[in-house]
Amino acid sequence: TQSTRPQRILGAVQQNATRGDPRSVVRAIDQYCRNQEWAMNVGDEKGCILDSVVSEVNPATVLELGTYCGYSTVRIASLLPPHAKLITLEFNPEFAVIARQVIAWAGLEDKIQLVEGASGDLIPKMKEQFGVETFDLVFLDHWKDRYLPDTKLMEECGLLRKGSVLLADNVICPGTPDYLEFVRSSPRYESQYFKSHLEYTKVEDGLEKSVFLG
Ligand SMILES: O=C(NCc1cccc(CNc2ccc3[nH]ncc3c2)c1)c1cc(-c2ccc(F)cc2)cc(O)c1O
Ligand SMILES: [Mg+2]
Repeated sequence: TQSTRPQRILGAVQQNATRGDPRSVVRAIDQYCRNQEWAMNVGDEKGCILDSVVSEVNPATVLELGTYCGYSTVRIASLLPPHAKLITLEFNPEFAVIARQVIAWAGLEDKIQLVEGASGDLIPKMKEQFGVETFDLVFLDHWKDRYLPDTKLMEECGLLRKGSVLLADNVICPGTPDYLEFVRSSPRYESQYFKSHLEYTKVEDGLEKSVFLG
């Protein structure tokens, strides 16, 4: 029977990465997706920008919206201080099955909690069900039309504090025009665009970093 792209990505990790070495997992996925078949990981170029923001924020609590195969999950978690926690939400069960195995291969199960479901349903449950106060960093990489409603929902649920950082992938390609307009025009956010390229291509894309001002 035919394998799926996420299954082939997992295979590349198991063949080329060292168990317990998160950076080798990241490298194996990038090499596979650059040389064999494209996939919607944030990738190596935007990944370096992600790394610099994670290192600057040095977050104790991270929320990732959109796990896919766990590439950015592993990339972020590999930079977190001890005892820091990352919660990642994935709607697609097939992606979740693969991501759990990629996270395990990286040896990062203790830092990462993968929750299956839709952001709109899970965000209101964050405090009671997952014992979260506020998030220091949110990485948005799920359905692009959910970035804005979920940001408003996080505000309403009191999950953002003065200084919380939102980092959004794909603000140019595929694009998140309503989200971009909102965070760039709202007095409650200080936004900055990091110009880059769509993963593994020469097409323009970028990350938008937005600090919640409270
Ligand atoms: O669309 C994208 N990613 C999101 C996505 C996509 C599919 C499925 C899911 C299912 N996961 C999911 C859904 C809803 C959810 N709610 N809460 C959690 C949660 C999780 C998520 C994307 C596309 C391109 C792209 C494609 C083609 C092209 F030509 C150029 C660019 C590049 C990217 O970097 C991208 O990130
Ligand atoms: Mg993306």
